[in-house]
Amino acid sequence: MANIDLSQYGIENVKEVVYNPSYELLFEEETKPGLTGFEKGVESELGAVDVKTGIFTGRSPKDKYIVKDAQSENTVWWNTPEYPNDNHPMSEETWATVKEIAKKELSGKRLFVVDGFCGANKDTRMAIRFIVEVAWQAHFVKNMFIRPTEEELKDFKPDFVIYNASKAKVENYKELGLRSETCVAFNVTSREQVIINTWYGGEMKKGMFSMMNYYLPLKGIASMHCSANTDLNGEHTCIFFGLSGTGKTTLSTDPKRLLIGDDEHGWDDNGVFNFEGGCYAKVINLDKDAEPDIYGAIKRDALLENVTVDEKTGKLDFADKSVTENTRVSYPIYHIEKIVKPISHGPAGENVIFLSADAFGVLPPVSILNAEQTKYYFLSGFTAKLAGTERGITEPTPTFSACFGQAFLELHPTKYAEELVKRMEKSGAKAYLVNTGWNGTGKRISIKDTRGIITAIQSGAALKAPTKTIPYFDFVVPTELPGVDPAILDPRDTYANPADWDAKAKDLAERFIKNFHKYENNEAGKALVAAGPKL
Ligand SMILES: Nc1ncnc2c1ncn2[C@@H]1O[C@H](COP(=O)(O)OP(=O)(O)O)[C@@H](O)[C@H]1O
Ligand SMILES: C=C(OP(=O)(O)O)C(=O)O
Ligand SMILES: [Mn+2]
Repeated sequence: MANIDLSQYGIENVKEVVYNPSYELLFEEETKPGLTGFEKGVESELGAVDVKTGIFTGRSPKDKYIVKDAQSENTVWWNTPEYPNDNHPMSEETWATVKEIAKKELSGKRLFVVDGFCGANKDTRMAIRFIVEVAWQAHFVKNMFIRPTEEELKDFKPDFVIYNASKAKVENYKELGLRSETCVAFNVTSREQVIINTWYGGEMKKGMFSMMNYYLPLKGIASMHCSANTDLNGEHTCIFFGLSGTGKTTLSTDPKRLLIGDDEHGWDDNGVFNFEGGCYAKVINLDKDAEPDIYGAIKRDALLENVTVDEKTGKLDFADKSVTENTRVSYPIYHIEKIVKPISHGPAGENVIFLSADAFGVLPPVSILNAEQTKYYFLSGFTAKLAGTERGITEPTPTFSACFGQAFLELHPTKYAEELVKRMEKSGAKAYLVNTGWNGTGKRISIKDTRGIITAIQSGAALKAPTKTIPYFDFVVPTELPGVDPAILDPRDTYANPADWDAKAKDLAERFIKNFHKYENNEAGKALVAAGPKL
């Protein structure tokens, strides 16, 4: 076992370093008597431990900062009034101060250090080191990232270091010009992340995703907020872009196919590869029969967050959203039976699906996009933010989240579109816009119908089906698909009064047009306007 000297990071008087703990040790640590508050884990009836994360049960994008220095200044896509985003600049002085807060918090403690990889491709992966003081945080990152072999640990040299000081607060935040006591800060030059005053597990995984989103496109590799799977022979890759809660994890976990990964992928000359070594599924109202694979993954070594559990009996209540709607489970990817092994990798994408949870009930459940529409709808990233994954979001809130993951983009959205389109053109991939949200019935489109649609896309049936064209958007939609209720395929049919669809469609078309103006300051952007909705 490596002897990690943390004084190299300015973390002093460390009592003990627990290095890459085993799952057995983590279980003991999380459930040991005497733990209180958010450190305490409760063993559930399914064997997985459940923890609570306090008031931070979703990400804090408003408290996300990137250090502005010579390297980042001209590369990072900064927050501006013209195009607001979550890349808030932080000065090098403030960075020094918040890093000092983290170092102080972690000094003098018994700490956990977890080394892992982000990125399944050896040439472009990042060796990452998490330094945390809470056992379940070590467990979370062990689940989520690629677990190194003993051999790989021997000469492990981190490319990126994460200091999780969730117990600390930025008390002098006003003086520092920050927004609150919470701070999630990145330094792309020193390659470090500091987390202060939030316990949400997702902050650690999405932080590294943001960094892959910075480094990879600069090397000409597509970096994507998507899940991915292949057929059982590992030959035909399908990727599913989508903002949180739109169905990436649910739909990519499919017993008829092999899972590559549920959330973050790269696409290079060799194909599509996962960044992670685990999955992070939403479990609100999780139904054993509807989602048997995700349910089955909830066993010992999986880690539940914010799920209601009876402390005496371990009984779980997946329907309870009293803590948050963003209840979660993280598990190592091998908890799912049908996965690509040993490396989470597949050939170049053939089918590219944009998942959108449309809260307005306007978008068809599936539209076949042409090449120009693909660019337009990817840059637009229209969907709804679902309750819980970001602080302050309590109901489905329509949003345009560029590339279906704006909160994680470190470069301008057009860079991600360029890299994706380059790869799609090379492999001849086709794109589809799939609405996993609402329609005129006022209810969400069923998982069963959406799964039928996905299967029809993957089998090629969607391209052979009879079609019609939907007004305002010029979406080409199939009118019948095997296993899908034909009454939902034209969204107008789901309205008691089709004129209601018309009014909502016009309103949504206007929102698209208005949103797209931010891309119209150059010729390429202007040329795409024709592919968008028209009134
Ligand atoms: N038609 C649908 N397609 C996909 N998911 C749906 C659908 N209807 C409801 N859901 C629910 O929406 C949530 C999707 O979450 P998830 O798959 O974790 O999204 P993501 O991985 O994109 O964050 C799940 O709770 C799922 O049960
Ligand atoms: C973990 C997250 O991702 P997703 O919901 O896309 O799985 C998140 O958005 O906090
Ligand atoms: Mn997911």
